[in-house]
Amino acid sequence: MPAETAQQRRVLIIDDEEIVRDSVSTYLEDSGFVVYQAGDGRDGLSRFYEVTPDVVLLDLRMPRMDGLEVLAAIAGQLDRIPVIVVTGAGVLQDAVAALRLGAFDFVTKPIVDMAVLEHAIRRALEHTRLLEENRRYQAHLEDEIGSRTRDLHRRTEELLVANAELTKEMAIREKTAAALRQSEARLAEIVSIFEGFIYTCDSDFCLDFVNRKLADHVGDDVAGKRCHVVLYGLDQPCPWCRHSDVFKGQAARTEFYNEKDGRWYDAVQSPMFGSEGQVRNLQAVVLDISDRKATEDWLRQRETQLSEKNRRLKSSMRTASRFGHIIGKSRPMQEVYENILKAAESNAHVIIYGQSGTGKELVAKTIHDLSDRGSKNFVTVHCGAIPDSLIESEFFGYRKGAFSGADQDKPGYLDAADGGTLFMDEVGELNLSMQVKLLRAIEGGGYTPIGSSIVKQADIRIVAATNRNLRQRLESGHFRKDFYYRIHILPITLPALSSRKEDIPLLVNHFVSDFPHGDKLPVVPQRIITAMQRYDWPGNIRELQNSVHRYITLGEIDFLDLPPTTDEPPPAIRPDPPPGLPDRFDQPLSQAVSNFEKQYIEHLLQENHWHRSRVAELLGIDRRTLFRKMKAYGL
Ligand SMILES: Nc1ncnc2c1ncn2[C@@H]1O[C@H](COP(=O)(O)OP(=O)(O)OP(=O)(O)O)[C@@H](O)[C@H]1O
Repeated sequence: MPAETAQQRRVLIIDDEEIVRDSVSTYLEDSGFVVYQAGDGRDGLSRFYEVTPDVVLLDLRMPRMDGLEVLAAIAGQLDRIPVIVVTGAGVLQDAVAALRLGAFDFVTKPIVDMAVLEHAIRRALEHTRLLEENRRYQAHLEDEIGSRTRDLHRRTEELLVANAELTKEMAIREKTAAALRQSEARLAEIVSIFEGFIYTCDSDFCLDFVNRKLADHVGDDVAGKRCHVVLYGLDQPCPWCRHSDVFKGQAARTEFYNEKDGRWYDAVQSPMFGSEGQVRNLQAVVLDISDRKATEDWLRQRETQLSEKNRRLKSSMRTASRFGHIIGKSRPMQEVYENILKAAESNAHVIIYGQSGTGKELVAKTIHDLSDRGSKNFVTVHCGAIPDSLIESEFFGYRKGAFSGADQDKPGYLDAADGGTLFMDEVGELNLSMQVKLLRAIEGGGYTPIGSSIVKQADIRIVAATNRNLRQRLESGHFRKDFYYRIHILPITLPALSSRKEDIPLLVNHFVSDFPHGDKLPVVPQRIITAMQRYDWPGNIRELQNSVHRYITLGEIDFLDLPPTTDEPPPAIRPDPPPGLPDRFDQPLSQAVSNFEKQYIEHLLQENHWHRSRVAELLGIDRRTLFRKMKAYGL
């Protein structure tokens, strides 16, 4: 294989004439070519694939495989490896056939002028170079076009996406703008048909907008004029105007009377903010509320009239000598009646002070009956009679299973008194922990039945009563200050019977006529009444009531100091204790024991001027037990 350099061109000569091959080879090698040879078509073909020449000189007439066959075999390579057919001058049609098959050129044998051949070779090489260059350029061009086309596609894609986004956004904007236009139109319509006045003004009170209604009122030409001048005929800003608050960013509402037209208005002034959050303008919406005001005035007057009427009605229960079931015409009782009326009209808690038997419960019930709560429950609690261990369950109730024996839910006093009145007799006896819980309940914090986790609420009015000095209980720490001040809102003090003895005849008559068939009984003699008026009645009206009942049933009274009389037989006076045995032996033992117990307790109470602590001590029982028994026996 000949040695070659990178710049050297390679020529393959396929020719069966050795002499031609050698002479051409010699010439071409001298001209700088590298030459390869093959003696027939078949060898030539294999050399072709072996050396991949730059140009082929191909004889057409050769043994084994002629030049046309070789051309046909390498037809696919002819655009890169040009073939110059070397043929005899007599077979030019072969040369034409070879050119048709893709040969680049032909030279005729014998080759007379090697320079012609070299020229043909160099032309072929130049042609191939140009072709190659062209191919490369084309490839580069295609690459370029491809990349630009891809670029273009990408940008087109991007544009399409951007376009779609834009279209979407435009559609949204269009929709928003349409909605805005619609709501603006609606707002404008509302503003135009709004019955009140709407205007806006700047920080110098200069108007820049008024609605139709206001324009009809003050004229169209108001822009730049001061609102207080145009609207209200004032030189100075209106006294009710909250202009400075509004320009600090706060809305304000005011009702005012306009002297100019003699009407009442309700004005809502609010700030209108600029794009940077600063208050730009004041907007005022002003409604004529004169009709509403007139109605309110009418209602207020009517309420006053009604409450006056109500008061008169309630007072009509009151005669010179009684107030409902309460008997008495004395001065102190007149004051009590006034206080009862006041308490009935209010919803505040009440505390009634008075000695035992002065009628505290009766007064409490009267207040309840006359109050708005009259149709609801009046629940009486004798605070002194409830053992501490039961007090919470009694007040708040309990759930089934809360403790042994709680076999069903039980409501407490608060449940029963919801909407009505809770009368707390002997409130001074209430323990401190219960005071706290009750205070919470009446202040809206609710209460929880034992065994439950649900906090309940009850709307309760407390009317408390006591015959003890609550201030002393406060100082000794037995009564909580907060609870005291909560219930000590409307205090009522009931006079002792000894301080209103002029009421005794009325009371006696009342108790007689209240007795079964009392209207058929003879009038109580004056001397007994006089005697009764001399007595001090430490047990107060309860004691008087019991004495009258005993007088009616037994024909005797049981207090000392009865003056002698001539015109009437004196009633049997029985200062002695009751006999040890009853005068009847026809009743069951339990009844007889009860009767005895009642008489025994009553006697001790009378003897000790109804001092219950002392009586409890004498009986060897605690105060609570005594209270319970007195209640049970109606003492
Ligand atoms: N002014 C009165 N008119 C008619 N009855 C009265 C009057 N005051 C009291 N009573 C009667 O006297 C009895 C005792 O009254 P009440 O129970 O209201 O007294 P109290 O002050 O609550 O007694 P205590 O402090 O012992 O509970 C009741 O039967 C009551 O009806």
